Amino acid sequence: MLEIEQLTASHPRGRGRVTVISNVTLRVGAGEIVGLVGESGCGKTTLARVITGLHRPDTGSVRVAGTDVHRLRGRHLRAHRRQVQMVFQDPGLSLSPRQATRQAIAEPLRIHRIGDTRSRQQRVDELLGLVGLDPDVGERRPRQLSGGQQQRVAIARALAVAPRLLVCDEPVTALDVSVQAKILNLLCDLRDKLGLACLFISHDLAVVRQLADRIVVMRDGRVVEQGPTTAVTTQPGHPYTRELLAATPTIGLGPRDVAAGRRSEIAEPHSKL
Ligand SMILES: Nc1ncnc2c1ncn2[C@@H]1O[C@H](COP(=O)(O)OP(=O)(O)OP(=O)(O)O)[C@@H](O)[C@H]1O
Repeated sequence: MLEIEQLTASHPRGRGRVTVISNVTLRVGAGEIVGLVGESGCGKTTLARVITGLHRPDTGSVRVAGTDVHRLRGRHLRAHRRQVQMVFQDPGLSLSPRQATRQAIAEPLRIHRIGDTRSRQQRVDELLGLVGLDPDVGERRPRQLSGGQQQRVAIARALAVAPRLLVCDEPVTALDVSVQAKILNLLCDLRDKLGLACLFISHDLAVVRQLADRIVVMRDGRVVEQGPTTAVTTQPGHPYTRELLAATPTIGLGPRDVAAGRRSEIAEPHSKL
């Protein structure tokens, strides 16, 4: 679903530019969750912006479902943006304080001119159910929702236009640990139900290992290691991965346990969302 080849990207600094992503190659298959992990400033968000078409790379390519994103213009680029949706760290910032949940979820449908008013409302009902929110949440504004509920709304909004790839940039970093587990379980469910491809970006290997099928480790804009989660976390090949693991508490379950349906045991919640 996502194929990144030899990607290099930079930002302006002073009179020149500084390279923040160097020769990154990675893939995310349909129905696969790939965790991208690395410390703050290693280029994770820049990579997410390149994937969504918001930041132009210097060299290399990004293909989504076989289409080279950075060759697209105009309506083709807008259609691409439908296929790739993002979920951000702070749902409080990504949702408008003035919009009730229903309006927030329906907005992308309106912008992309999908359906009429009635079919959009039906779709909103469906999406509320899909992300585990009660119908009455539809009438509330963000400040009347918990952080976990807000992130569920942000996920429903991202799913509204039926994307093929979800890019989640630190989606649980701002949430309590008990709420984090529920959101991670939700993303696993969505992968299973919708066959969604997901690039899950985090600085936290303890979080990533709980849901990713594969892990990509980035340092200073380069991929230093990538492979199946079990291999990367039990037999890390790069000293930096070993450093990250040494700093990681052994919490939660691995992807096999998740696949075996024991999700509710992933540090599941002590508090209701
Ligand atoms: N708009 C920008 N202009 C100039 N430099 C930028 C810009 N955005 C990011 N950078 C720089 O690019 C580098 C990578 O930043 P990026 O946000 O991609 O990393 P990150 O791994 O997502 O970090 P964090 O987890 O802290 O957000 C950093 O050195 C940052 O200062």
